Amino acid sequence: MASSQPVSLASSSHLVLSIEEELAKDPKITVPERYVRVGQDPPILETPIPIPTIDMKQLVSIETKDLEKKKLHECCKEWGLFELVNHGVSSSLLEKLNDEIEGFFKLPLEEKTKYKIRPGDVQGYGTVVRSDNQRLDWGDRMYMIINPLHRRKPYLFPELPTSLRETLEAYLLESQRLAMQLFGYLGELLEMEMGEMEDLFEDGMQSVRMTYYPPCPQPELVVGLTPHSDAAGITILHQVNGVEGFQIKKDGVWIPVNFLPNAFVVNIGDILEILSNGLYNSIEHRANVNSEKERVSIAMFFNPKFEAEFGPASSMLNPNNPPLFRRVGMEKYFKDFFSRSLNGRTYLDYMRIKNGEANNAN
Ligand SMILES: O=C(O)CCC(=O)C(=O)O
Ligand SMILES: [Fe+2]
Repeated sequence: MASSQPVSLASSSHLVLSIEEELAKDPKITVPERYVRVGQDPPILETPIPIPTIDMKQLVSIETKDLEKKKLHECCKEWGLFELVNHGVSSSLLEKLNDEIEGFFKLPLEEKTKYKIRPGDVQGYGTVVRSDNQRLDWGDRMYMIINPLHRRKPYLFPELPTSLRETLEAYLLESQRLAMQLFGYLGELLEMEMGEMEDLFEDGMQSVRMTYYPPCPQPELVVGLTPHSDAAGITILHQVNGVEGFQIKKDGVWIPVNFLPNAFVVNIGDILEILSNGLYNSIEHRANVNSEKERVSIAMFFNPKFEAEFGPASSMLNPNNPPLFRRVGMEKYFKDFFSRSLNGRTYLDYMRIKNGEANNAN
């Protein structure tokens, strides 16, 4: 049975609600010290290189599906992300979603404060700060678990403005449909037992992060979202207002990703890397900001059900390919994840079986 214990954090943590609030403290300061990052980023590739595209229509069509599935497999191994086109989510729903999310971030701060992260939790509006010297991201966020329904915090999703809630609910169903289709193909590609992947993710833990990146007077000094890989199975990322800023790290270089019109970016997360025993790549990414335009995004994270335990799939293991990662229950996986700060791919490393450690992944 799923327990509804909240994920608890170090008691020394505190909350920063919004950049608006930070700047209001001292309007003379353009970028408060706590947001400044210097000298830690590898170079950015000057010319963006195209990101592989997966076409949902081709994945389902009898004539093209084999070729498209092969391409999907290669994308997950080589890149750990792809742009998904012809996904079937209507442009009218996406336009409504865009308006509603932008409307949410434009609400007065007192309104958004109703959703602020409560002590010991990670869900809600704002950023949990775990130490005094932690560098902050130039972005305001709202993070919530939205599936299964009994895990929704009563003061978050159910209390959102009605039209935002209804639109998110519709988008949730559409993105679930897409994610389950993709999990089906990925299970086949990893030669998992029939239905094994679907069973793991059916009615799984789904969460959403909406982020508002305000324009920054000195964008080169800050980062919108710290480099990280997603802890999820897959993430469906939608860029709400068409302003670019999403970047991935490939072969040690940051590559800007230009979203194709009407495309989602799908990230392979740590759980898929674990299930595939390292064959798939959970891509490291970050968000940058600019001085003129605000940027808004919504990321839907798809995870196994809370009751599930997972580790490298047995189809990926043999005497020459021993398990690289530990088996773990979802509840513990997330508790451990949220007790740490986002930091590159360090959580995946934490899940790695170390030399000499007992191998319990079978
Ligand atoms: O805003 C973006 O483009 C990236 C969002 C993201 O990576 C996340 O929410 O985990
Ligand atoms: Fe992410």
